[in-house]
Amino acid sequence: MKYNCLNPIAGVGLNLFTEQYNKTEDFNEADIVLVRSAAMHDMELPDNLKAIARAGAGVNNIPLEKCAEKGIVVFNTPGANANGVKELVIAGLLLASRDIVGGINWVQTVKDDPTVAKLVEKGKSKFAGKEIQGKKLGVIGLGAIGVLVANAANRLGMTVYGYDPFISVDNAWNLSRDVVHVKTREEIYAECDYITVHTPLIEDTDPSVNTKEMINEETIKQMKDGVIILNFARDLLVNDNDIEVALKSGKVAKYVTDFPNAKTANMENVIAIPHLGASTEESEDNCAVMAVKQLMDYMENGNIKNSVNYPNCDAGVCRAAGRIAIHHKNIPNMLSQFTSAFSAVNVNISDMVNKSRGDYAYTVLDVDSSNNSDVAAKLSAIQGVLKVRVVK
Ligand SMILES: NC(=O)C1=CN([C@@H]2O[C@H](COP(=O)(O)OP(=O)(O)OC[C@H]3O[C@@H](n4cnc5c(N)ncnc54)[C@H](O)[C@@H]3O)[C@@H](O)[C@H]2O)C=CC1
Ligand SMILES: O=C(O)CCC(=O)C(=O)O
Repeated sequence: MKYNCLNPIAGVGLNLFTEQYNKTEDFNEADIVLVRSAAMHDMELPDNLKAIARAGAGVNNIPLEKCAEKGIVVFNTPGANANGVKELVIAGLLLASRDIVGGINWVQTVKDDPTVAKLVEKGKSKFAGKEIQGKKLGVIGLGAIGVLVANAANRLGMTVYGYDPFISVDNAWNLSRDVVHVKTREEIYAECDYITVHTPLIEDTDPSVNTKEMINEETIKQMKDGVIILNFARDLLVNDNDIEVALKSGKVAKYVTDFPNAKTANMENVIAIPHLGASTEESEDNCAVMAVKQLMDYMENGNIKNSVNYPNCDAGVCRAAGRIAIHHKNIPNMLSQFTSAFSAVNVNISDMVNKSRGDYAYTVLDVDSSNNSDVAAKLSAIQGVLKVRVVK
Protein backbone atom coordinates (compact mmCIF):
# COMPACT_ATOMS: atom_id res chain seq x y z
CA MET A 1 0.00 0.00 0.00
CA LYS A 2 1.29 3.41 -0.92
CA TYR A 3 0.80 6.62 1.02
CA ASN A 4 1.46 10.17 -0.05
CA CYS A 5 1.82 13.27 2.16
CA LEU A 6 0.58 16.54 0.66
CA ASN A 7 2.01 18.45 3.67
CA PRO A 8 4.73 17.61 6.18
CA ILE A 9 3.32 15.07 8.66
CA ALA A 10 5.02 14.35 12.00
CA GLY A 11 7.38 11.37 11.96
CA VAL A 12 5.94 9.93 15.16
CA GLY A 13 2.77 9.23 13.15
CA LEU A 14 4.38 8.07 9.90
CA ASN A 15 6.63 5.69 11.86
CA LEU A 16 3.52 3.73 12.85
CA PHE A 17 3.12 2.52 9.27
CA THR A 18 4.33 -1.08 9.05
CA GLU A 19 6.41 -2.50 6.19
CA GLN A 20 3.18 -3.10 4.23
CA TYR A 21 3.06 0.65 3.62
CA ASN A 22 5.46 2.57 1.40
CA LYS A 23 5.75 6.29 0.94
CA THR A 24 5.32 7.66 -2.58
CA GLU A 25 5.97 11.20 -3.76
CA ASP A 26 3.43 10.65 -6.56
CA PHE A 27 -0.11 11.55 -5.47
CA ASN A 28 -1.51 9.69 -8.49
CA GLU A 29 -0.26 6.31 -7.37
CA ALA A 30 -1.26 6.65 -3.70
CA ASP A 31 -3.82 4.39 -2.00
CA ILE A 32 -4.03 6.78 0.94
CA VAL A 33 -3.15 10.44 1.41
CA LEU A 34 -2.28 12.52 4.46
CA VAL A 35 -2.92 16.24 4.27
CA ARG A 36 -3.00 19.33 6.45
CA SER A 37 -3.95 22.60 4.75
CA ALA A 38 -3.10 21.78 1.10
CA ALA A 39 -5.95 22.78 -1.23
CA MET A 40 -7.41 19.65 -2.83
CA HIS A 41 -10.53 21.02 -4.51
CA ASP A 42 -8.96 21.28 -7.96
CA MET A 43 -7.01 18.05 -7.81
CA GLU A 44 -7.95 15.06 -9.99
CA LEU A 45 -8.66 12.14 -7.65
CA PRO A 46 -7.16 8.89 -8.99
CA ASP A 47 -9.34 5.75 -9.04
CA ASN A 48 -6.95 3.86 -6.77
CA LEU A 49 -7.27 6.48 -4.00
CA LYS A 50 -9.13 4.93 -1.06
CA ALA A 51 -8.81 7.33 1.84
CA ILE A 52 -7.63 10.81 2.80
CA ALA A 53 -6.73 11.73 6.36
CA ARG A 54 -6.71 15.39 7.34
CA ALA A 55 -4.18 15.65 10.17
CA GLY A 56 -6.22 18.38 11.83
CA ALA A 57 -9.80 19.55 12.23
CA GLY A 58 -10.91 21.80 9.35
CA VAL A 59 -11.75 19.96 6.12
CA ASN A 60 -12.78 22.91 3.95
CA ASN A 61 -9.69 22.27 1.78
CA ILE A 62 -11.01 18.83 0.75
CA PRO A 63 -13.85 18.11 -1.74
CA LEU A 64 -15.90 15.90 0.61
CA GLU A 65 -18.83 15.26 -1.72
CA LYS A 66 -16.60 14.46 -4.72
CA CYS A 67 -14.67 12.02 -2.50
CA ALA A 68 -17.86 10.37 -1.21
CA GLU A 69 -19.05 9.89 -4.82
CA LYS A 70 -15.79 8.09 -5.61
CA GLY A 71 -15.95 5.94 -2.47
CA ILE A 72 -13.00 7.78 -0.93
CA VAL A 73 -13.29 8.05 2.85
CA VAL A 74 -12.12 11.36 4.35
CA PHE A 75 -11.03 11.34 7.98
CA ASN A 76 -10.04 14.15 10.32
CA THR A 77 -8.53 14.06 13.81
CA PRO A 78 -11.06 15.69 16.15
CA GLY A 79 -9.60 17.41 19.17
CA ALA A 80 -6.01 16.37 18.43
CA ASN A 81 -4.77 19.95 18.01
CA ALA A 82 -7.35 21.71 20.21
CA ASN A 83 -5.00 22.46 23.09
CA GLY A 84 -2.44 24.05 20.75
CA VAL A 85 -5.11 26.38 19.37
CA LYS A 86 -6.54 27.14 22.83
CA GLU A 87 -3.14 28.29 24.08
CA LEU A 88 -2.68 30.62 21.10
CA VAL A 89 -6.19 32.05 21.54
CA ILE A 90 -5.30 32.93 25.14
CA ALA A 91 -2.13 34.57 23.81
CA GLY A 92 -4.35 36.41 21.27
CA LEU A 93 -6.57 37.75 24.05
CA LEU A 94 -3.51 39.12 25.81
CA LEU A 95 -1.85 40.47 22.64
CA ALA A 96 -5.04 42.36 21.81
CA SER A 97 -5.39 43.77 25.34
CA ARG A 98 -1.82 44.93 25.99
CA ASP A 99 0.46 46.38 23.32
CA ILE A 100 3.02 43.67 23.88
CA VAL A 101 4.11 43.52 20.23
CA GLY A 102 4.38 47.33 19.95
CA GLY A 103 6.40 47.44 23.15
CA ILE A 104 8.76 44.67 22.11
CA ASN A 105 9.31 46.27 18.70
CA TRP A 106 10.03 49.63 20.36
CA VAL A 107 12.67 48.11 22.66
CA GLN A 108 14.46 46.88 19.54
CA THR A 109 14.70 50.50 18.30
CA VAL A 110 16.36 51.71 21.52
CA LYS A 111 18.28 48.61 22.55
CA ASP A 112 21.71 50.03 21.64
CA ASP A 113 21.22 53.19 23.67
CA PRO A 114 23.29 52.91 26.89
CA THR A 115 20.38 54.54 28.79
CA VAL A 116 17.90 51.92 27.54
CA ALA A 117 16.84 50.98 31.09
CA LYS A 118 15.80 54.58 31.77
CA LEU A 119 14.17 54.98 28.35
CA VAL A 120 12.05 51.90 28.98
CA GLU A 121 10.65 53.28 32.20
CA LYS A 122 9.98 56.65 30.56
CA GLY A 123 8.43 55.30 27.36
CA LYS A 124 6.42 52.32 28.59
CA SER A 125 3.16 54.23 29.14
CA LYS A 126 2.66 54.32 25.35
CA PHE A 127 2.15 50.55 25.46
CA ALA A 128 -0.17 50.27 28.47
CA GLY A 129 -3.35 48.21 28.06
CA LYS A 130 -6.23 46.55 29.82
CA GLU A 131 -6.61 43.33 31.77
CA ILE A 132 -8.86 40.52 30.61
CA GLN A 133 -10.01 39.64 34.12
CA GLY A 134 -13.59 40.75 34.68
CA LYS A 135 -14.26 41.27 30.95
CA LYS A 136 -16.85 39.36 28.96
CA LEU A 137 -15.78 36.85 26.32
CA GLY A 138 -18.22 35.36 23.80
CA VAL A 139 -17.31 31.98 22.33
CA ILE A 140 -19.16 31.02 19.15
CA GLY A 141 -18.77 27.28 18.52
CA LEU A 142 -18.29 25.06 21.57
CA GLY A 143 -16.43 22.16 19.97
CA ALA A 144 -13.05 20.74 20.95
CA ILE A 145 -11.38 24.17 20.80
CA GLY A 146 -14.27 26.41 21.90
CA VAL A 147 -14.81 24.43 25.11
CA LEU A 148 -11.12 24.59 26.06
CA VAL A 149 -11.01 28.34 25.32
CA ALA A 150 -14.20 28.98 27.30
CA ASN A 151 -12.99 27.02 30.33
CA ALA A 152 -9.49 28.56 30.28
CA ALA A 153 -10.81 32.12 29.94
CA ASN A 154 -13.23 31.45 32.76
CA ARG A 155 -10.34 30.33 34.97
CA LEU A 156 -8.50 33.56 34.05
CA GLY A 157 -11.37 35.54 35.55
CA MET A 158 -13.38 36.36 32.43
CA THR A 159 -17.16 36.05 32.29
CA VAL A 160 -17.69 33.67 29.40
CA TYR A 161 -20.77 33.41 27.18
CA GLY A 162 -20.99 30.32 24.98
CA TYR A 163 -23.12 29.69 21.89
CA ASP A 164 -23.43 26.45 19.93
CA PRO A 165 -26.82 25.15 18.80
CA PHE A 166 -25.26 21.84 17.77
CA ILE A 167 -23.04 21.20 20.80
CA SER A 168 -22.22 17.50 21.31
CA VAL A 169 -23.10 15.75 24.57
CA ASP A 170 -19.40 15.20 25.35
CA ASN A 171 -18.55 18.87 24.83
CA ALA A 172 -21.51 19.94 26.94
CA TRP A 173 -20.21 17.68 29.74
CA ASN A 174 -16.75 19.20 29.43
CA LEU A 175 -17.91 22.81 29.52
CA SER A 176 -17.52 24.60 32.84
CA ARG A 177 -20.90 25.27 34.44
CA ASP A 178 -19.74 28.84 34.97
CA VAL A 179 -19.98 29.46 31.23
CA VAL A 180 -23.19 31.37 30.46
CA HIS A 181 -25.15 29.36 27.91
CA VAL A 182 -26.77 31.66 25.36
CA LYS A 183 -29.25 30.63 22.68
CA THR A 184 -28.51 33.27 20.05
CA ARG A 185 -25.38 34.85 18.61
CA GLU A 186 -27.09 38.23 19.12
CA GLU A 187 -26.76 37.87 22.90
CA ILE A 188 -23.02 37.48 22.45
CA TYR A 189 -22.81 40.47 20.12
CA ALA A 190 -24.72 42.66 22.57
CA GLU A 191 -22.88 41.64 25.73
CA CYS A 192 -19.27 40.79 25.02
CA ASP A 193 -16.04 42.78 25.06
CA TYR A 194 -14.20 40.00 23.23
CA ILE A 195 -15.69 37.59 20.66
CA THR A 196 -13.89 34.48 19.46
CA VAL A 197 -15.16 32.21 16.68
CA HIS A 198 -14.54 28.45 16.72
CA THR A 199 -16.91 26.99 14.15
CA PRO A 200 -16.09 25.20 10.91
CA LEU A 201 -16.44 27.24 7.72
CA ILE A 202 -19.90 26.29 6.39
CA GLU A 203 -21.68 27.90 3.46
CA ASP A 204 -25.42 27.28 3.74
CA THR A 205 -28.63 29.06 2.84
CA ASP A 206 -29.97 28.41 6.36
CA PRO A 207 -28.58 31.33 8.42
CA SER A 208 -28.49 29.25 11.61
CA VAL A 209 -26.16 26.78 9.87
CA ASN A 210 -24.16 29.17 7.70
CA THR A 211 -20.94 30.47 9.24
CA LYS A 212 -19.39 32.08 6.16
CA GLU A 213 -18.94 35.82 6.83
CA MET A 214 -20.93 35.57 10.06
CA ILE A 215 -18.90 38.56 11.21
CA ASN A 216 -20.11 41.28 8.85
CA GLU A 217 -21.47 44.83 8.80
CA GLU A 218 -24.84 43.75 10.24
CA THR A 219 -23.44 41.68 13.09
CA ILE A 220 -20.64 44.15 13.91
CA LYS A 221 -23.32 46.85 14.28
CA GLN A 222 -24.85 44.81 17.12
CA MET A 223 -21.54 44.62 19.00
CA LYS A 224 -20.21 46.87 21.74
CA ASP A 225 -18.01 49.81 20.74
CA GLY A 226 -14.34 48.84 20.96
CA VAL A 227 -15.03 45.11 20.74
CA ILE A 228 -12.08 42.79 20.10
CA ILE A 229 -12.66 39.97 17.60
CA LEU A 230 -10.52 36.84 17.44
CA ASN A 231 -10.57 34.44 14.52
CA PHE A 232 -8.58 31.24 14.90
CA ALA A 233 -11.03 29.25 12.77
CA ARG A 234 -11.03 30.32 9.08
CA ASP A 235 -10.58 33.70 7.38
CA LEU A 236 -13.88 33.48 5.46
CA LEU A 237 -15.86 33.58 8.71
CA VAL A 238 -15.21 37.33 8.66
CA ASN A 239 -16.08 39.79 5.89
CA ASP A 240 -12.79 41.61 5.26
CA ASN A 241 -14.30 44.81 3.86
CA ASP A 242 -16.67 45.16 6.79
CA ILE A 243 -14.00 44.55 9.41
CA GLU A 244 -11.78 47.13 7.68
CA VAL A 245 -14.49 49.80 7.99
CA ALA A 246 -15.16 48.84 11.62
CA LEU A 247 -11.45 48.94 12.50
CA LYS A 248 -11.08 52.37 10.90
CA SER A 249 -14.02 53.79 12.83
CA GLY A 250 -12.87 52.21 16.11
CA LYS A 251 -16.08 50.17 16.44
CA VAL A 252 -13.77 47.14 16.45
CA ALA A 253 -10.64 47.92 18.45
CA LYS A 254 -8.55 44.92 17.33
CA TYR A 255 -8.95 41.98 15.02
CA VAL A 256 -6.75 39.01 15.83
CA THR A 257 -6.56 36.53 12.97
CA ASP A 258 -4.66 33.30 12.44
CA PHE A 259 -5.48 33.58 8.71
CA PRO A 260 -3.99 36.77 7.29
CA ASN A 261 -4.65 37.49 3.64
CA ALA A 262 -3.55 40.24 1.26
CA LYS A 263 -6.20 42.54 2.72
CA THR A 264 -6.18 41.86 6.45
CA ALA A 265 -2.38 41.59 6.70
CA ASN A 266 -2.22 45.25 5.64
CA MET A 267 -4.89 46.64 7.97
CA GLU A 268 -4.11 48.71 11.02
CA ASN A 269 -5.12 47.20 14.37
CA VAL A 270 -5.01 43.70 12.96
CA ILE A 271 -2.84 41.22 14.82
CA ALA A 272 -1.97 38.78 12.08
CA ILE A 273 -0.53 35.39 13.03
CA PRO A 274 0.65 33.03 10.27
CA HIS A 275 -1.78 30.13 10.93
CA LEU A 276 0.15 28.92 13.98
CA GLY A 277 -2.81 27.61 16.00
CA ALA A 278 -1.92 23.96 15.56
CA SER A 279 1.79 24.45 14.92
CA THR A 280 3.10 22.89 18.10
CA GLU A 281 5.10 19.71 18.41
CA GLU A 282 2.37 18.18 20.56
CA SER A 283 -0.52 19.02 18.23
CA GLU A 284 1.37 17.91 15.14
CA ASP A 285 2.29 14.62 16.81
CA ASN A 286 -1.25 14.01 18.09
CA CYS A 287 -2.79 14.69 14.68
CA ALA A 288 -0.28 12.51 12.81
CA VAL A 289 -0.69 9.55 15.20
CA MET A 290 -4.47 9.71 15.09
CA ALA A 291 -4.56 10.10 11.30
CA VAL A 292 -2.23 7.16 10.66
CA LYS A 293 -4.04 4.87 13.13
CA GLN A 294 -7.37 5.64 11.48
CA LEU A 295 -5.95 5.02 7.99
CA MET A 296 -4.39 1.70 9.01
CA ASP A 297 -7.59 0.47 10.67
CA TYR A 298 -9.46 1.38 7.50
CA MET A 299 -6.98 -0.24 5.12
CA GLU A 300 -6.49 -3.41 7.18
CA ASN A 301 -9.98 -3.95 8.63
CA GLY A 302 -12.29 -1.68 6.66
CA ASN A 303 -13.25 0.14 9.87
CA ILE A 304 -14.15 3.83 9.69
CA LYS A 305 -13.57 6.13 12.67
CA ASN A 306 -13.83 9.92 12.55
CA SER A 307 -14.84 10.20 8.92
CA VAL A 308 -16.39 13.45 7.74
CA ASN A 309 -18.08 12.05 4.62
CA TYR A 310 -18.92 8.40 5.46
CA PRO A 311 -20.58 6.83 8.49
CA ASN A 312 -18.46 5.44 11.26
CA CYS A 313 -18.32 1.65 11.12
CA ASP A 314 -16.63 -0.79 13.48
CA ALA A 315 -16.59 -4.37 12.20
CA GLY A 316 -13.62 -5.26 14.40
CA VAL A 317 -10.82 -7.49 13.10
CA CYS A 318 -11.95 -10.02 10.49
CA ARG A 319 -12.04 -13.61 11.80
CA ALA A 320 -13.81 -14.98 8.72
CA ALA A 321 -12.09 -16.17 5.53
CA GLY A 322 -12.87 -12.98 3.66
CA ARG A 323 -14.12 -9.42 4.12
CA ILE A 324 -15.62 -7.14 1.47
CA ALA A 325 -16.30 -3.43 2.02
CA ILE A 326 -18.86 -1.71 -0.16
CA HIS A 327 -19.39 2.06 -0.50
CA HIS A 328 -22.79 2.78 -1.92
CA LYS A 329 -25.68 5.17 -2.18
CA ASN A 330 -28.13 5.11 0.72
CA ILE A 331 -31.03 3.83 -1.40
CA PRO A 332 -33.51 0.91 -1.17
CA ASN A 333 -32.73 -2.65 -2.17
CA MET A 334 -28.93 -2.52 -1.88
CA LEU A 335 -28.48 -5.13 0.85
CA SER A 336 -30.67 -7.71 -0.87
CA GLN A 337 -28.57 -7.35 -4.04
CA PHE A 338 -25.35 -7.79 -2.04
CA THR A 339 -26.59 -10.92 -0.29
CA SER A 340 -27.95 -12.32 -3.59
CA ALA A 341 -24.52 -11.93 -5.18
CA PHE A 342 -23.03 -14.20 -2.51
CA SER A 343 -25.90 -16.69 -2.47
CA ALA A 344 -25.53 -17.01 -6.27
CA VAL A 345 -22.04 -18.46 -5.73
CA ASN A 346 -23.12 -20.39 -2.62
CA VAL A 347 -20.93 -18.38 -0.20
CA ASN A 348 -22.17 -17.89 3.35
CA ILE A 349 -22.18 -14.39 4.87
CA SER A 350 -21.09 -14.86 8.47
CA ASP A 351 -21.33 -11.25 9.61
CA MET A 352 -22.51 -7.94 8.27
CA VAL A 353 -22.41 -4.27 9.30
CA ASN A 354 -24.37 -1.66 7.38
CA LYS A 355 -24.23 2.04 8.24
CA SER A 356 -25.49 5.15 6.53
CA ARG A 357 -24.88 8.87 6.66
CA GLY A 358 -27.01 11.18 4.53
CA ASP A 359 -26.86 10.08 0.90
CA TYR A 360 -24.09 7.54 1.47
CA ALA A 361 -23.84 4.12 3.07
CA TYR A 362 -21.16 1.59 3.84
CA THR A 363 -21.53 -2.16 4.19
CA VAL A 364 -18.94 -4.64 5.46
CA LEU A 365 -19.57 -8.32 4.75
CA ASP A 366 -17.57 -11.14 6.35
CA VAL A 367 -17.82 -14.27 4.24
CA ASP A 368 -16.75 -17.92 4.41
CA SER A 369 -14.66 -17.70 1.25
CA SER A 370 -11.22 -16.23 0.68
CA ASN A 371 -11.59 -15.92 -3.07
CA ASN A 372 -14.04 -13.10 -3.66
CA SER A 373 -12.69 -11.15 -6.60
CA ASP A 374 -15.39 -12.37 -9.03
CA VAL A 375 -18.19 -11.47 -6.62
CA ALA A 376 -16.52 -8.11 -5.98
CA ALA A 377 -16.62 -7.38 -9.72
CA LYS A 378 -20.34 -8.27 -9.79
CA LEU A 379 -21.01 -6.07 -6.74
CA SER A 380 -19.21 -3.16 -8.43
CA ALA A 381 -21.65 -3.37 -11.34
CA ILE A 382 -24.74 -2.88 -9.14
CA GLN A 383 -26.31 0.52 -9.69
CA GLY A 384 -25.67 2.74 -6.68
CA VAL A 385 -22.42 1.00 -5.71
CA LEU A 386 -19.54 3.48 -5.64
CA LYS A 387 -16.58 1.34 -4.66
CA VAL A 388 -15.97 -2.28 -3.62
CA ARG A 389 -12.85 -3.28 -1.76
CA VAL A 390 -11.66 -6.77 -0.94
CA VAL A 391 -10.25 -6.08 2.53
CA LYS A 392 -9.26 -9.71 3.19
N1 LIG B 1 -5.96 27.92 13.69
C1 LIG B 1 -5.73 26.63 13.55
O1 LIG B 1 -4.59 26.20 13.37
C2 LIG B 1 -6.86 25.68 13.66
C3 LIG B 1 -8.12 26.04 13.26
N2 LIG B 1 -9.16 25.17 13.37
C4 LIG B 1 -10.49 25.64 12.94
O2 LIG B 1 -11.33 25.64 14.07
C5 LIG B 1 -12.56 25.00 13.75
C6 LIG B 1 -13.10 24.34 15.01
O3 LIG B 1 -12.24 23.29 15.41
P1 LIG B 1 -12.67 22.24 16.52
O4 LIG B 1 -13.16 22.94 17.73
O5 LIG B 1 -11.56 21.27 16.65
O6 LIG B 1 -13.90 21.55 15.77
P2 LIG B 1 -15.16 20.85 16.40
O7 LIG B 1 -15.83 20.14 15.27
O8 LIG B 1 -14.80 20.09 17.61
O9 LIG B 1 -16.09 22.07 16.85
C7 LIG B 1 -16.81 22.88 16.00
C8 LIG B 1 -18.05 23.32 16.77
O10 LIG B 1 -18.72 24.32 16.01
C9 LIG B 1 -20.10 24.13 16.20
N3 LIG B 1 -20.86 24.79 15.15
C10 LIG B 1 -21.06 24.38 13.89
N4 LIG B 1 -21.83 25.25 13.23
C11 LIG B 1 -22.12 26.23 14.12
C12 LIG B 1 -22.89 27.42 14.03
N5 LIG B 1 -23.50 27.75 12.90
N6 LIG B 1 -22.97 28.21 15.12
C13 LIG B 1 -22.34 27.87 16.27
N7 LIG B 1 -21.61 26.75 16.42
C14 LIG B 1 -21.51 25.95 15.35
C15 LIG B 1 -20.27 22.62 16.20
O11 LIG B 1 -21.49 22.24 16.81
C16 LIG B 1 -19.05 22.18 16.99
O12 LIG B 1 -19.37 22.04 18.36
C17 LIG B 1 -12.19 23.99 12.65
O13 LIG B 1 -13.30 23.70 11.83
C18 LIG B 1 -11.10 24.71 11.90
O14 LIG B 1 -11.67 25.49 10.86
C19 LIG B 1 -9.00 23.94 13.93
C20 LIG B 1 -7.76 23.51 14.34
C21 LIG B 1 -6.58 24.33 14.17
O1 LIG C 1 -2.33 21.66 10.05
C1 LIG C 1 -2.35 22.83 10.40
O2 LIG C 1 -1.40 23.47 10.82
C2 LIG C 1 -3.67 23.55 10.32
C3 LIG C 1 -4.57 23.22 11.44
C4 LIG C 1 -5.96 23.61 11.11
O3 LIG C 1 -6.23 24.68 10.63
C5 LIG C 1 -7.03 22.64 11.39
O4 LIG C 1 -6.76 21.60 12.00
O5 LIG C 1 -8.16 22.92 10.98
